[in-house]
Amino acid sequence: MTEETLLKVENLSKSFGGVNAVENVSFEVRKGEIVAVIGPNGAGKTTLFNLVTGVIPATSGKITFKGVSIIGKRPYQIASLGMTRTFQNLQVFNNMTVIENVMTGSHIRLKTGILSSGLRLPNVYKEEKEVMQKALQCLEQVGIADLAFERAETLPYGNQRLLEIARAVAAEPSFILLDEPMAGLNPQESRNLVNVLKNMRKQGMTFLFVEHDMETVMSIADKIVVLDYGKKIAEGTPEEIASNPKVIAAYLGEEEAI
Ligand SMILES: Nc1ncnc2c1ncn2[C@@H]1O[C@H](COP(=O)(O)OP(=O)(O)OP(=O)(O)O)[C@@H](O)[C@H]1O
Repeated sequence: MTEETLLKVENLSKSFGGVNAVENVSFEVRKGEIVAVIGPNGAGKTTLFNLVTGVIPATSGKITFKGVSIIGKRPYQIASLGMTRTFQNLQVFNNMTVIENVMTGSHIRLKTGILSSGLRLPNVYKEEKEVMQKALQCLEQVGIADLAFERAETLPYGNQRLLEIARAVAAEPSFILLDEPMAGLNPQESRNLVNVLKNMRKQGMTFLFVEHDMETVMSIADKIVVLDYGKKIAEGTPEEIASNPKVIAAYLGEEEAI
């Protein structure tokens, strides 16, 4: 693992009226790391994700990605720097095939114009082929290339989640944010996804993820950031977090032990 910092969050705050959803939070994600954000309900995890991806503006603080300040940037500008995300609820285009879904995530913009597309000139085929091959590689990465030409809606839930990740990969990001990737998956699907993410990390991908499933968090995270009432109450390895009295108290407060 390199020591290169990819994401740096410094004294980040966001308030909604009187509610401090995120308060003075700082942490770093280094290249090749899998960092988990955990915390009881309402702790500020989703708000933190929305701040980092530019969906909502911060009240104060700094966010730097690859050494560039992304405060005030629009989501598409941040995405163009190599950051992509998946959402808590599946966002799959049901009527498209699996591969078509992935192709929509491709950063390769078709250069051929309307006229040449209409006439089906050779360049159009070449570009389409390129995008398709790239999409197939992304599906291979998550292990569902054999389902490329199935309609997306026919896939079981766990495979639809993998499809979303393949589509995120199609944008060729260096950093992927996953919002509760294990939600709705059965234990076998969860284990499979853990392996997929570990393999992607081996190939150099960096992840920040929000997750309630502690077994997953403990088995995959290099580092865990714990939020409670908007504040960071702990940061450390899974072992450090599991034995941290503040963390245990925060979770016991909502009658949910980790
Ligand atoms: N748009 C908003 N307007 C007002 N308050 C908000 C808004 N978004 C979030 N909040 C408040 O900010 C706090 C943090 O919410 P957030 O959704 O970020 O928590 P969370 O950790 O993601 O929770 P969960 O685990 O339940 O998804 C909560 O008190 C919530 O009610």
